Amino acid sequence: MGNWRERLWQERVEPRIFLLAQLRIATDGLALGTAGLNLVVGALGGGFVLASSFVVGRIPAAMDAGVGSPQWRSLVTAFLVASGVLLAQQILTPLSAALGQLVKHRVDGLFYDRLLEASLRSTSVAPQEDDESLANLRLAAEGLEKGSRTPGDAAAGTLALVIRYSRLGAFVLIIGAVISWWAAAAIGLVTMTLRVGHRDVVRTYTRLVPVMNPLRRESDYFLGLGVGPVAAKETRVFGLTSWIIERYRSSALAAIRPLWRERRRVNVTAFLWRSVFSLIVVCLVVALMLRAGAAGTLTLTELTIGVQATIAAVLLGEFYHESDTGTQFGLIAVRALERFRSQVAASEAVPPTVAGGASAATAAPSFSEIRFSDVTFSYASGGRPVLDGLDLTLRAGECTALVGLNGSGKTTLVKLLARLYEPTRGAILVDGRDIATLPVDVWRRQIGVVFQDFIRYELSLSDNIAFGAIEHRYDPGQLAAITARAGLADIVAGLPSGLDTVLASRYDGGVELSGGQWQRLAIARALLAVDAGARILVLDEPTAALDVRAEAAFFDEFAERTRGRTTLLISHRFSSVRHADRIVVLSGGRVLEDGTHESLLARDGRYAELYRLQASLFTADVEGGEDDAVGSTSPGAEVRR
Ligand SMILES: Nc1ncnc2c1ncn2[C@@H]1O[C@H](COP(=O)(O)OP(=O)(O)OP(=O)(O)O)[C@@H](O)[C@H]1O
Repeated sequence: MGNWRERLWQERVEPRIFLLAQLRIATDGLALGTAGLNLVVGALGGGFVLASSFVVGRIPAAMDAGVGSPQWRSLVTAFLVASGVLLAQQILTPLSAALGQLVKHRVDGLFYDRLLEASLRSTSVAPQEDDESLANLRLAAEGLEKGSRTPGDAAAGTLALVIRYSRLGAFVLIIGAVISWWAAAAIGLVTMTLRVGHRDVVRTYTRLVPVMNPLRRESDYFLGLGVGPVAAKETRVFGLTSWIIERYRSSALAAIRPLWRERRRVNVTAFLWRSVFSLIVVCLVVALMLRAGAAGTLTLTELTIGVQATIAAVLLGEFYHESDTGTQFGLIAVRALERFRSQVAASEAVPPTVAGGASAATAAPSFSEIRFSDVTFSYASGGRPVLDGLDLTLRAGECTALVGLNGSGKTTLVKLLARLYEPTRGAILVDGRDIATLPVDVWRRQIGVVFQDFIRYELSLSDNIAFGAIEHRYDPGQLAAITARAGLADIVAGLPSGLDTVLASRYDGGVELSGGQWQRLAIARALLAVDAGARILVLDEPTAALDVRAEAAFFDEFAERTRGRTTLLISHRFSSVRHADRIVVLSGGRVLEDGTHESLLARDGRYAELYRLQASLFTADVEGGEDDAVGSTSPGAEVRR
């Protein structure tokens, strides 16, 4: 019983209350006006049944009395009234639909704002990287993109229900007033029984959504692999095409099977008894009316009203295409968004701070050290801590290189430094002050970062760079200087619209850059942030896609440009790392070794082992004559000397 009540509340009452509140916020008086208009449109349906029945009822007398007689004029008057009602209905129905569309767009607009707000405003990226909350975010976003299943459709659909139910109310009142209140109650019951059946079917589909969505995700993924450009190369080279088609087919079938099963069950069991019950009641009511008509208890007009209103009312026990899909599915996105918002709220140890860019930059503190003090961190997905009691001090003005095997936690450390996550235990202290106590935007303005998986924005080249310090306005001359420093000058010169060229070939005049060129662009972005006042430069595998000469040039330039900046360099290329002032080896979530290149080689520990291993690979390559460009940048070259 408790469950039943809870479900009723959760599925039917709560969403509607919520929706009404949204309608008020999003549409001011528009929703109320549309509801009023819909009430009139619905009542006109009842009016037409009455007026047209009067026409039918007056025909025999008019025919007997002939053209021009008072009876004839009475028939003409009834006909004109019926036509007027019909005309009013014809004019007001599209108007109501247009207002419904307006309501839909306003409500959807509100939800788009909320979706972006919820997604972008969290301090941490935990909700975007956690499978469960990400699924909710996706569900909310997908819901907004689906043509007839958006929150706006739920709102417009709710308003459209006013037409249907006011019409039903009018028919029931007419039957009650003209025939009998028992007949009215019986017809009202039949209509609602059929209606509830249709709603149950739709509701069943909604309950299947959580079951079907994960299965659909799989089939969507295979579809994406098959038709998208990302996997085009590998699917052909590895001969995966038939395999993908087969996996798509089987996962799509697995996703749709629960729906077929439920559809059979619901359609057979729910509609069979409802249809039989309705048929019996309607036949009984109509038979009684006909008998009363034959006995003279009902006039022809009353009989016509009764029969017409009965048929019209029962026809309302159907699926409402303009309402039911929207009202049933449109709120899935709303609920998913609410769940995502609570997950964001739960993941936020510190409420997000929204600061103006300029003030954030001016309020930036200077410092002499950043200390990771006993920092422990685990991702929400569980498992052993990625960082486990880490103690590490980054000294201002020094370049610290961070090395370690794959998965040793280097990128995670950067995420904590940028406050994309908060430590599970311990703190990151800047001159003794916990960075968690600083306004997050102020702190982030201190950091210029090239992430390992930096973003390739499908925007102009200048936008791609300017994002490094979006609050500042840079003129094209300054941006051009940055591109030159990042080794992009020749590339920019060759672009059709220079700095304004859009970096995606699917746009008119757009171009596609190579992986290495994109990486230079990400470096340019970070350099801009540094120019704008960031005191910490983080480079997570900044040269992974650069050729060896470009890498060498980058580090020559880099050393010059970052002199006096606090730099954290993550790289698997020991040729890059060895130039750092200090090298830290991370292992098991802690600092394993810490020193200069020379001191770590002398120590002959993990760093020395990895360095020599990489050096021997380069030596083998060079001795095999495969690469004459390794030159002075490779540790192998260093070792050979
Ligand atoms: N969003 C996440 N959710 C759950 N676990 C994660 C997440 N990101 C990383 N991990 C896990 O944390 C561990 C450390 O990952 P991290 O990316 O920090 O390593 P890394 O040292 O930078 O590795 P690489 O050298 O391969 O770049 C890995 O075991 C990884 O699977």
